[in-house]
Amino acid sequence: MQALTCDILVIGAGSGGLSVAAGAAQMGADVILLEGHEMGGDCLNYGCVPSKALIAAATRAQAMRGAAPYGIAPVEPQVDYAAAKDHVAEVIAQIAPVDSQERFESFGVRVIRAWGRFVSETEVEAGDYRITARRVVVATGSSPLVPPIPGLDAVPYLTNETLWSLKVRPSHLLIIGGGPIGMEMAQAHARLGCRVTVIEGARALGRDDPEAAALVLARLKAEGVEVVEGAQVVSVGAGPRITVADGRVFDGSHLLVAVGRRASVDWLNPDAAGIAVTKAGIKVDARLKTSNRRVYAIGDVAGGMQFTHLAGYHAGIVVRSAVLGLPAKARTEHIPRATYTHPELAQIGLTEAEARAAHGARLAVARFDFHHNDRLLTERHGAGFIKAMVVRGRPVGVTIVGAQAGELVALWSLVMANGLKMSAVSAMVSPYPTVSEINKRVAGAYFTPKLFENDTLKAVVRLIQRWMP
Ligand SMILES: Cc1cc2nc3c(=O)[nH]c(=O)nc-3n(C[C@H](O)[C@H](O)[C@H](O)COP(=O)(O)OP(=O)(O)OC[C@H]3O[C@@H](n4cnc5c(N)ncnc54)[C@H](O)[C@@H]3O)c2cc1C
Ligand SMILES: NC(=O)c1ccc[n+]([C@@H]2O[C@H](COP(=O)([O-])OP(=O)(O)OC[C@H]3O[C@@H](n4cnc5c(N)ncnc54)[C@H](O)[C@@H]3O)[C@@H](O)[C@H]2O)c1
Repeated sequence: MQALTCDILVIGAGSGGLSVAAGAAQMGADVILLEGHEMGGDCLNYGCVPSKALIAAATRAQAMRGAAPYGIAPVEPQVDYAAAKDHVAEVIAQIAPVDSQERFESFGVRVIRAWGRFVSETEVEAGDYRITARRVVVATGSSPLVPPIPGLDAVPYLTNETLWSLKVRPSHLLIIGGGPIGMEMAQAHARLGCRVTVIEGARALGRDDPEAAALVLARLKAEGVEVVEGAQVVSVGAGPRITVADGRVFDGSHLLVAVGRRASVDWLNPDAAGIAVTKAGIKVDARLKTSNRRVYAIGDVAGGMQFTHLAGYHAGIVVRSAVLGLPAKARTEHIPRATYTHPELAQIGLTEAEARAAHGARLAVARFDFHHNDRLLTERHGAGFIKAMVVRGRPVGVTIVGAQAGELVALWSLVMANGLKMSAVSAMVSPYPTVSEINKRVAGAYFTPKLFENDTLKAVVRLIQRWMP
């Protein structure tokens, strides 16, 4: 076994680990990066990139079916499912060089393609190496949770790791779980010509604002997706055949399990390093330090929200702390999330219900409906709304459902990260006609009662007008 030393040891070359390694090495730190599987991690190989590429193929198919209102003869597309998967693979291959071993070696990072395992509080073994580092960053991500449902282990099933290599179009895809993975893949597969049934134990898109989620669900159902809610799966049989708690049975040709994620700590041997782990993942403080003060944990493994942009944000915090020695704490209130169904569903900060519980009567909710946006009307995408939850002039949360919701929510991260007020958003000017006017219009809606339903202001204006030459 060869002994190595470095300033920063990063375990896991996914969204979080790669960002730490690139930042730290380019600032002059001596960095070793471990990856036991594929460079790029979940997002590139099994998550965001393949799912959004498949959604893009499905969007094309749906546009062909829905062309009539634009004066173009609609056609039922001839979907080549295997070719759509080739498109997914091509997109991954196009992005892969950015996350490649060669690129990171060009930054001066020593990349070791092996699983890392703590052997003491300061040492990690990987392949033939024993590595001692000043600081360790655990960025090992998460993997699909496979629940102990009786019978599941005896039937073939898909997860987000195996779905992309399936080349035969499922005639009837059963999906267990109506979260973001389940709903994105349900709509994409329905649009690609599969019959789809989603079986959800509680409420589909249950973490989201119910009114916004209802709009997404109505669209999916209108497109033919069967969504069965309040249906806890209790057993799985051959076929596959799913039985839910009330006795109903669902038969399909393929099964996708999308019931959440579990933090990847199996290889790590965290006990050897005194790293505390809970059911959610590695326990971290606001600085992203684990119970071993020389070890940080970031991204999916750190037990909070699970998004690529969050892993990237965590990486920035750790680079400031572990490389530059600056105090840096992770915040959560300005981290957005978006589900890329059509319509898209985006959230930042508190939902209306959460904001009401937290702020009571101090809360004002401003709303703007997408059907008042001229650009969206030209596109015939007028379904949707934005709601801004505001306390003393500052947004504490924003919900957006509709076309480009994921793009629109980014502005609110700027606003909330910097403690800006609604007046800052209303002061902005968006080009006409753009979808981005929606953000300004919801700020306008916040001020409308203050400006147009204000008797004092009306009296003042009458006075000014009387005296104005
Ligand atoms: C289907 C799907 C769609 C998604 N879509 C989106 C989306 O649209 N937007 C979004 O923001 N997020 C999305 N996500 C979530 C996103 O993929 C994750 O939040 C993100 O990849 C987390 O990054 P990470 O660096 O924490 O972990 P990962 O990207 O999972 O990287 C962890 C890496 O560590 C490696 N590893 C694990 N253990 C060890 C070890 N002991 N030694 C060495 N290497 C190890 C793994 O092999 C892996 O490569 C999606 C997820 C899925 C499953
Ligand atoms: N657009 C995005 O950003 C995006 C897309 C996909 C995934 N992700 C990330 O991946 C994570 C995991 O997504 P997910 O959809 O797998 O998980 P999830 O936890 O969000 O949803 C899983 C759903 O499965 C249901 N469920 C659990 N056990 C069940 C059972 N036995 N029978 C029926 N239903 C059951 C739950 O009630 C829940 O609604 C997300 O939280 C998100 O962080 C993000």
